Amino acid sequence: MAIGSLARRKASTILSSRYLKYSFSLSRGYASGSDENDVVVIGGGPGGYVAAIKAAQLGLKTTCIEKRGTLGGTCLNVGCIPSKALLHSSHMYHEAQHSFASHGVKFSSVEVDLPAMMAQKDKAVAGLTRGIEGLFKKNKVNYVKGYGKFLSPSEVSVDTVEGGNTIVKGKNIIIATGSDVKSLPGLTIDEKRIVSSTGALALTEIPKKLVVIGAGYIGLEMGSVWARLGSEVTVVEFASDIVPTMDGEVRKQFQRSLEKQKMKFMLKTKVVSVDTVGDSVKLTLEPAAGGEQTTLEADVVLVSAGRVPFTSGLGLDKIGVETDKAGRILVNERFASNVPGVYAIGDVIPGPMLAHKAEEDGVACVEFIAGKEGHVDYDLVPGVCYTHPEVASVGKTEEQVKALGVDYRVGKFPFLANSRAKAIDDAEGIVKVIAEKGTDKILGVHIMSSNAGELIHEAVLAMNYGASSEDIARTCHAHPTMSEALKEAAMATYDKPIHM
Ligand SMILES: Cc1cc2nc3c(=O)[nH]c(=O)nc-3n(C[C@H](O)[C@H](O)[C@H](O)COP(=O)(O)OP(=O)(O)OC[C@H]3O[C@@H](n4cnc5c(N)ncnc54)[C@H](O)[C@@H]3O)c2cc1C
Ligand SMILES: NC(=O)c1ccc[n+]([C@@H]2O[C@H](COP(=O)([O-])OP(=O)(O)OC[C@H]3O[C@@H](n4cnc5c(N)ncnc54)[C@H](O)[C@@H]3O)[C@@H](O)[C@H]2O)c1
Repeated sequence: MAIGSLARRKASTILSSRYLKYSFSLSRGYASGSDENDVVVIGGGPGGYVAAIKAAQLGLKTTCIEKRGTLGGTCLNVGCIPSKALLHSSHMYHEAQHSFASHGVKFSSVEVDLPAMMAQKDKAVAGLTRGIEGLFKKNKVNYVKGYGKFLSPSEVSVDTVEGGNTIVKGKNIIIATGSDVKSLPGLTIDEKRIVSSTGALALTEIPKKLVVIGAGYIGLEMGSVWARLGSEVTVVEFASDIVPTMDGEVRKQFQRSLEKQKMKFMLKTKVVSVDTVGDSVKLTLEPAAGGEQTTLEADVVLVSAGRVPFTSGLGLDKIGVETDKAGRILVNERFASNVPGVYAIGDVIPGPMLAHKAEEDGVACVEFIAGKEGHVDYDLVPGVCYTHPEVASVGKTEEQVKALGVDYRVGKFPFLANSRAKAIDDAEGIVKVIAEKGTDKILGVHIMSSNAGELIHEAVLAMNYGASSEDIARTCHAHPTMSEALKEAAMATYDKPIHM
């Protein structure tokens, strides 16, 4: 099947399962000339900048408004990119300390140069954010640096970073203002002792004791960074499990692996209060179900209990854009809000808060505006936790399949039986494939391994084309590769694996 036809098929079928709130709202068409834009995008994150570039590529006159002074949004400036830079640097330090000797590479000593590590992270961020400015120029996207607020559904007033004000007009306006950290009642984030992910990406000293509130993606990734660099890390989680959305069997192995890396977990535990006392922070905790209170001391507390949509100062009330109780902008299958000509994408609408999902939203949204078909299948958005090992997944967990009452089979393959993983002595982890029993159609794939975030895409592609586990198993995989573990797990789903 040609790619175009897959997109059309998906546009007509899968999108109908999204957050349908409004029936069709047609875009206002194209700008005829002068200073009016076809598309104005508020927010220059992965949703906004990608939408702006795609719109310009489709021949639409486009302006992107961004308040932070650099493009790339949360992801490039204070999210995905700096966190992955620190995860990589801290992993190298950890490997040098714990693994190099067994590979015959010896040092007399190894030490952390934190300012150099932070400088490497900042260099990566600066290069990438400047790169997007270059892409804007190349694609002729007009870039306005400043804070945008609606004057009307087709006019945005921008307080520019230079201190002036300008009005930007557009036939279609896309809100891509992203999300912000969710604070907790009675707690003030000072980004020094009580930090959000932004502060945790820029600590100037390695904390002796770090307490992380929330065992989600941010808590585990940033907890891993500082644990590798020497902090004693305790993660306090309200739910009974870490990353509650993960497949249960994989999550158990993942938690054991993090515990081996000396991260401590206090599950089913609620933070009652957090108080700064001199140079340290005191946390009062209580079992989630209620009971006796305990205390915990920390040098730094990371608040990573989720993120909330960011629409502050945008003037949504003024133009009547409807939001849900969580503050997320409600859109239809074309990303149109209830106000004609006003759209929303990315973290500010319901759905997974992920950069790649925001990008897909952005492309599909402008394709719809340009009168084409777009498609985003939220059921097939992969998720990756970039710890070591990484955990990546796509589709349904075993718990979800069970709850749906579907008859299913599970095929598993451990990396301990994978030749490449053994050759490089990095064999922790597993591949788990879940397929429908009657049809063998793959319903979910869950991978824990050092490079799970790369391996998962074979499964994402397969599932986008409705593949069976046998389709993957009968596809020739190069040897020796870690991808062969997915082939073997697929074999184990409908038949028997060879190497186990
Ligand atoms: C520490 C951390 C690590 C992460 N790691 C990953 C990861 O590895 N992979 C992944 O997929 N996701 C990751 N995420 C999530 C990812 O960053 C978000 O899902 C993604 O950035 C959302 O993109 P967006 O374009 O919707 O919003 P954002 O990236 O938040 O961008 C919105 C932009 O709009 C601007 N803005 C807001 N209001 C206005 C206004 N009124 N006028 C002008 N500009 C405005 C903001 O300044 C911001 O730059 C991470 C997040 C964090 C915090
Ligand atoms: N690798 C990635 O893709 C990546 C990395 C970082 C962030 N992100 C995105 O950023 C968003 C925010 O990440 P996050 O880790 O802050 O949120 P999250 O939703 O992933 O996890 C928050 C965790 O905090 C727990 N929690 C909530 N309130 C609590 C409380 N009062 N006490 C103790 N625990 C509490 C929740 O049960 C949950 O497990 C996520 O939606 C995620 O998709 C993605």
